[in-house]
Amino acid sequence: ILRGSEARPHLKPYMASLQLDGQHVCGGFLIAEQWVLSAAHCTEETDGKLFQVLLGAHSLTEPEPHKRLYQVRAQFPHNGSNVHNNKDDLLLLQLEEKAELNSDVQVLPFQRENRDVAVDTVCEVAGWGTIDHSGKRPDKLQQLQLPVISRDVCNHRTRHDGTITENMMCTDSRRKDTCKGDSGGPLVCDGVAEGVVTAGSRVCGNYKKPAIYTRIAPYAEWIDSVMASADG
Ligand SMILES: CC(C)CC(=O)Nc1cccc(-c2cccc(CN)c2)c1
Repeated sequence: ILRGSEARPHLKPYMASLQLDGQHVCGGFLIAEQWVLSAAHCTEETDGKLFQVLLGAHSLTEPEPHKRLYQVRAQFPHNGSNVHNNKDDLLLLQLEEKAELNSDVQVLPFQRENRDVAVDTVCEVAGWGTIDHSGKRPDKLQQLQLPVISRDVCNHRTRHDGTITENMMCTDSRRKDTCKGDSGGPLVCDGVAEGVVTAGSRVCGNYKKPAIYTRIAPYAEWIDSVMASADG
């Protein structure tokens, strides 16, 4: 998160840190007791290894009352996801066991009605992604409020040039922006998860490259079917 601020500790109890060998790689969020939603492109550099999921955290390093690292039973990248574009960039992670819910660990509802969030709506994004152009990583969760911009503006020739589908949405990226390591986190508008951070053009803080999110509503049925199939 570039030019954000430290989040109020444990006020985003749905936030997850996807880790490999104790290192934060991507964000994610709890959508059910045993399920975390994130971005498929986060598995690009994992060489087939499963993530571990940190829940209940504000600091990545300090001991905290309800902080707990969960093993992952299975990972389900969306079939349409691929390394060449941002399409269907969703990843479902089934935890080895149901997460213990408490004041610091809570599920976040996601939008099921497939209708665009109104332009200029101010939404919130959070993550432990890089906080400056040198790639500095924060220890504590960062947050940012960003206004939704229209798909037409985001698709302008000088912006994302027609690559933003109806399953994606954008927020302004002048100065304040998402960045590496924020992928997979939720874009929360009026208390509901409307989008999942995707890397897009993999540049940060450039107003010519607005932040891109995978809209969740179009994938509600996919999410329900994966959870139903794996839960048995
Ligand atoms: C395995 C993955 C961590 C690889 C990856 O995602 N790299 C990477 C590099 C530079 C910027 C970004 C990035 C993320 C989220 C939002 C944005 C754009 N605002 C950029 C992402």
